[in-house]
Amino acid sequence: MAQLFLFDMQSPRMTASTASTPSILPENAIEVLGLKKTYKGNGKAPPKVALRGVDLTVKRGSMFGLLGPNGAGKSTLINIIAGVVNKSEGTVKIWDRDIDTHSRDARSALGVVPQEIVADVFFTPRESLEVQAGFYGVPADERRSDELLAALGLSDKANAYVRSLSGGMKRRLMVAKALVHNPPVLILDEPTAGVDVELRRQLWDYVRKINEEGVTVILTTHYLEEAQELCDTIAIVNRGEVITCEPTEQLLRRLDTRNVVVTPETPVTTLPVLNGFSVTSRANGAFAVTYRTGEASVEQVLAAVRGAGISIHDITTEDPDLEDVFLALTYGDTSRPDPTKD
Ligand SMILES: Nc1ncnc2c1ncn2[C@@H]1O[C@H](COP(=O)(O)OP(=O)(O)OP(=O)(O)O)[C@@H](O)[C@H]1O
Repeated sequence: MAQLFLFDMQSPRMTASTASTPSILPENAIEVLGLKKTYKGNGKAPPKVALRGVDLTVKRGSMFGLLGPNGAGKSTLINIIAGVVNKSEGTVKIWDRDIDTHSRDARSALGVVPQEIVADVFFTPRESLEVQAGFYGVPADERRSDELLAALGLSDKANAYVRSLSGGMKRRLMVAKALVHNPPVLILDEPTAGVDVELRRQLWDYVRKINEEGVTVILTTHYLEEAQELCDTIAIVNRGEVITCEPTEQLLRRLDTRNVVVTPETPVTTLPVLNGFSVTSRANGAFAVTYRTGEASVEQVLAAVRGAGISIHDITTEDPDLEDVFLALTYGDTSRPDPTKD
């Protein structure tokens, strides 16, 4: 039977258990409602709106991907959930505990692997885990530092100087640290930045394993492929809003977008306005037209380009990246505020 996690009301810590009373487990691991955040300005910098009213539900047991381009608001959202950034408005519940009224319990339900690598240079990896476990009040006989080190491929570095670890090892140590108190919810903020392919695979194998054991996992990434491969549900954040949140398969069916990259006879200096298509500039006066394969064809794109008075020298087609997907999903929504104008 999969290992489930129960909230121990005597102590804020999670206790792993083969629960026979699943009814006490919350339906949702995270519930965010009407979340807004404006960073205060200072001196010359004006206030910055980072979240514009986010509603988000992460089901218990999910492997949840939070995607968005740079500056979309992912880290702000994660940092508010983690209790390291104050929200401006809205409510957040972790494992049914409101972060305002039950902050300690809420935080104990959560393990967070931050984006930046933070290494405790004064401790060995084992000491680092022990200190963290102490911080969460995990009794000595319930600590599992060695188990975590082994699970993350760090056993032979248990007593090494942390500064002798590679970037990938430090990141895995941070995953271990986030798990010392056995939280039922784990957030990984950009976990594969700077991690090589092999280590990335190991990390994902482990994350998949703990997810199968019952831990709800939320990961933020820029990479659609990564989220696609790992996550059962994907939310896309853009300009401080969740523009979609749905099962991965359903989302991918909707992301039927392609790019046609057009090299004109005469390089363009102003992007053409093509009815029904989003257009982005490329080097040397070329441009890319993003279209939905279910709604248009390459021929129709080219006809629109010619209709705008442009003679075509060459074309190539390509799969879109996430930016293009956002453009396609948000295309034509002129009500959406431009974050650069804040
Ligand atoms: N401490 C801060 N003070 C002022 N503005 C901030 C602060 N932190 C973030 N921002 C701004 O808030 C917006 C959202 O940033 P955030 O870091 O949450 O986005 P992100 O999606 O995590 O981006 P990335 O993928 O680059 O980490 C951005 O415009 C950013 O410049």
